Amino acid sequence: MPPKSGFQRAKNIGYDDDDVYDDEDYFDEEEGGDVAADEMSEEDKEQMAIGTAKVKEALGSEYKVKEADIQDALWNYYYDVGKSVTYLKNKYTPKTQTPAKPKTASRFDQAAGVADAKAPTGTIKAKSKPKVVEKTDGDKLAESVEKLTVKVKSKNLDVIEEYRKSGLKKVSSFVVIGHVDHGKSTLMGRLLYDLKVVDDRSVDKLRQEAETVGKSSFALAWLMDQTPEERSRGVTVDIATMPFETEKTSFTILDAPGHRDFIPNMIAGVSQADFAVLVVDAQENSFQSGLKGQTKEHALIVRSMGIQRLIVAVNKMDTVSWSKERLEKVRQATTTFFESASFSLKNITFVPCAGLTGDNVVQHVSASAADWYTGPTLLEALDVSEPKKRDLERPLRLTINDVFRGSGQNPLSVSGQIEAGTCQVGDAIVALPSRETAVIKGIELSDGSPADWAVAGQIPTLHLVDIDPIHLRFGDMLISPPPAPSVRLVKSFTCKMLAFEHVLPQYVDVFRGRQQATGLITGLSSILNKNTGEIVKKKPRIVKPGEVARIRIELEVKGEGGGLPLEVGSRIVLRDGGKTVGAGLLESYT
Ligand SMILES: Nc1nc2c(ncn2[C@@H]2O[C@H](COP(=O)(O)OP(=O)(O)OP(=O)(O)O)[C@@H](O)[C@H]2O)c(=O)[nH]1
Repeated sequence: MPPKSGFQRAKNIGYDDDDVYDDEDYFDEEEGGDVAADEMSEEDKEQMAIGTAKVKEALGSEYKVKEADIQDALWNYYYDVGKSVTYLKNKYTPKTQTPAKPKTASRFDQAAGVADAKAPTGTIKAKSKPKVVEKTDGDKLAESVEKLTVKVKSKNLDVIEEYRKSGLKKVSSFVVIGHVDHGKSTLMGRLLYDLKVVDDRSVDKLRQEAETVGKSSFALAWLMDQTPEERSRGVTVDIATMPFETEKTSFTILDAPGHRDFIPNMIAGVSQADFAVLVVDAQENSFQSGLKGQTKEHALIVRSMGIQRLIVAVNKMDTVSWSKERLEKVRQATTTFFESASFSLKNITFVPCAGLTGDNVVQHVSASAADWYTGPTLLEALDVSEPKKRDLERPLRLTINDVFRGSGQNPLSVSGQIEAGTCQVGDAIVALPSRETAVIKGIELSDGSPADWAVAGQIPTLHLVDIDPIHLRFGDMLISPPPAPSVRLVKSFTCKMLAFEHVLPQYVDVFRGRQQATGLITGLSSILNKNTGEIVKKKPRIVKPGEVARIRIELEVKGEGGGLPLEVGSRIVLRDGGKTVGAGLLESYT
């Protein structure tokens, strides 16, 4: 900190081939030159002033945070108020028990510091020339990798072997889904609180803050909903991630927004998850509105994105006096639907609980009205849920969930889940869709600890060098460079789609995680048998809700480098006018 003139925000920047950047600006920080605030652009100054006020408001009087730290955080997170608040709260809140290894240095510098220390012969040559890469030519991309001017010493580890030897705990991510207000954030807040991932003091503070604004029942939810917008509206807007550990597993919670306006964010969460916790309100009226609303839509999305394991947390059981009949009614009302959505009932566990009181979340329920219940707590059900099979042998596939700039040694960092493959410090990577190359200078795991390598399933932060931030946005992919097989930017494809609504040849928004493009369904080839995949009808005029169809989609893309990075087997979601119309699996592309 503070900001440098000419250094652009990475998020939400449209980029094209003509984008140029000043590599001197980019590498100045390597040489230790902090630039004074009066060198900030007018736009930066304005954003900083607005952001500082918002962060102060969100932190309230309880947190005595220095203004310089607020501005550092805003700068690092590209003026993202929510992330800055989360970071500062974590930094300024003493924890009774960290969920994992304690941090010893700043989140931004630690990993690279270790990488540097462990790689004494590493040379970081500042001032690289911008790389000009032919956008479609794999050979040129390989050449570009060879010419990377920033060299980071690689230990050339056999990462898969290292992983096997490491005895690391199982790594598992789950997405928390369900209709708005059914209690997802409260339930996760309770889980973290009872696992002592957060301490009494922090929760007391949140209680006081929540009471001040007349929302006392939201105190636990605020552990997950951290932005002012989320708190004032009382709804989750973006995916909140939070790590915690049990004896067997390192978990990451992906708390998804329940509101229909934020379904694209929810899709991004699902694409990173191994399994899902579907939260349903046990109360009849709320339960019924959920069935008409996002309870079914969310369950369909997770299933069609490949998730098989579902924990149905039947929440707010305190409001129905822990009635066994109520649980059975919820079970009956949802089971037929789950079967029709191709869930296998053996993969579904119903867990009655109350996030607000904590009953049957971490501790078994104490109310005598619940004597009839002998099943698992939510935590026990989580612990027996197996993560998806990881494909470590494949080339790297990582979807960027966050881009932020660090200070000093780490000018630019990204985080996201490794979907396949492995990476290590010193590896070259290719960013898609920009097709720009970069080098991994440091790796930080989700618990904040530095590492030499990371593997599929983990959600690391990678500190990158030799790339300009304008080439990295959330939703983009990082992949292994040639000769590893690349990921094509696909413009037209055939997919097997489960329809949620009536589907005709029509325009749709196509989502791959956070990436989105407008597409036209140009052909309905056939209706398929859901179980066998056999064609039951050729060239239908319409696909009805619940039917599985093979359809063809042309994306509307501008220019050469356009398209979505898709592979055979990629999961996509189709939306139209704020509704999810279908979701499916890519079968082939041209
Ligand atoms: N009685 C009771 N109320 C609960 C329980 N869990 C949550 N609530 C209340 O339900 C309301 C909504 O809770 P949230 O956790 O914000 O719900 P959500 O599903 O995360 O909502 P979105 O983030 O908007 O999708 C709050 O007032 C909570 O206090 C529970 O177990 N029992």
